[in-house]
Amino acid sequence: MNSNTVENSSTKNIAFIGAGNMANSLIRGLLNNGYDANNIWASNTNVTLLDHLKKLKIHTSTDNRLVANAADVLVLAVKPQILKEVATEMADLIREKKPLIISLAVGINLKTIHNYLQDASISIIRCMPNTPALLGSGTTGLFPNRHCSSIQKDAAEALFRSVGIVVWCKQEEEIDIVAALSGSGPAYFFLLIEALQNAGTELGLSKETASLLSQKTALGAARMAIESEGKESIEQLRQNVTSRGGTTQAALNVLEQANFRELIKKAMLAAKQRAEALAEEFENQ
Ligand SMILES: NC(=O)C1=CN([C@@H]2O[C@H](COP(=O)(O)OP(=O)(O)OC[C@H]3O[C@@H](n4cnc5c(N)ncnc54)[C@H](O)[C@@H]3O)[C@@H](O)[C@H]2O)C=CC1
Ligand SMILES: O=C(O)[C@@H]1CCC=N1
Repeated sequence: MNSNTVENSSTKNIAFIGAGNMANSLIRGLLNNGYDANNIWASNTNVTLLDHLKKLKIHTSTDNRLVANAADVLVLAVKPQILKEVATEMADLIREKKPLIISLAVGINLKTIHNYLQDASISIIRCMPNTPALLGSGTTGLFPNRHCSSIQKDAAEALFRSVGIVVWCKQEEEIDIVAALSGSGPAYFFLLIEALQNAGTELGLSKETASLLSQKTALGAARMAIESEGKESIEQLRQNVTSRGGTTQAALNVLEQANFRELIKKAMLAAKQRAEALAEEFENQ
């Protein structure tokens, strides 16, 4: 694998508990980057999902403990509500073998995972990816506990780099902000695309045309934002579209008067507060 250290002998075998959307994109990302299928394991209660993964020549099983037993890096990729059950089921094995634990679960903090495993000395990295990882265009925020070695941190970074970009959080609380921004973020953009599409259709375009124009406009704007980095600010890009007294200004006036920016901030705050509420709920469970 070109992103080097993930194949260090102490982090070679990567096992996924729960083989849904996120695990699938990570497994495909690893394979696309030349990672050896023989070092990847996945378990799921759903056999049909495992059958798809079998075709990729990785090891699959419905037995979480069997898969966990092979792991140097153990990715917990089940929904937060199931994490306690899954972690408890494997806790003795994890205490014995001490793999690096990678948790994708939103709203479950390090303290709670330590409680599930009944061991405060296990290396754990909390990760907040997003679904564009499926296309290799993901973003992931990572936060390690103090037991993680640099080899383990490099392995986690290489894993998520195989499906996009990675940022390290300085404090655990930042993971909730990453969840509110980029974890949930694709849904905000999908909503905007949906709204543009529907409005375009209602104003008289065909559904196909409105759909094509809204998708390509989102892609074009995102590419311009990325490719202008360091040359032109986002504000400048916006101003370049906005002729004085023109159509864009008329539209933006409506959005600004409706407090669009404040609305986005309120939405993100709601997501962050939900993560915090979940954390409290799981901590007291
Ligand atoms: N979908 C998203 O946009 C994001 C998800 N996450 C986190 O990633 C984690 C996984 O999410 P997804 O992949 O979207 O969920 P998913 O529902 O697609 O995958 C979870 C899989 O776990 C399996 N499963 C259920 N019980 C199990 C058990 N006892 N043992 C083994 N497997 C079991 C299910 O069959 C399912 O295929 C969640 O904790 C979520 O919070 C984090 C960031 C973004
Ligand atoms: O909505 C959720 O709970 C998950 C975490 C971030 C994106 N999806």
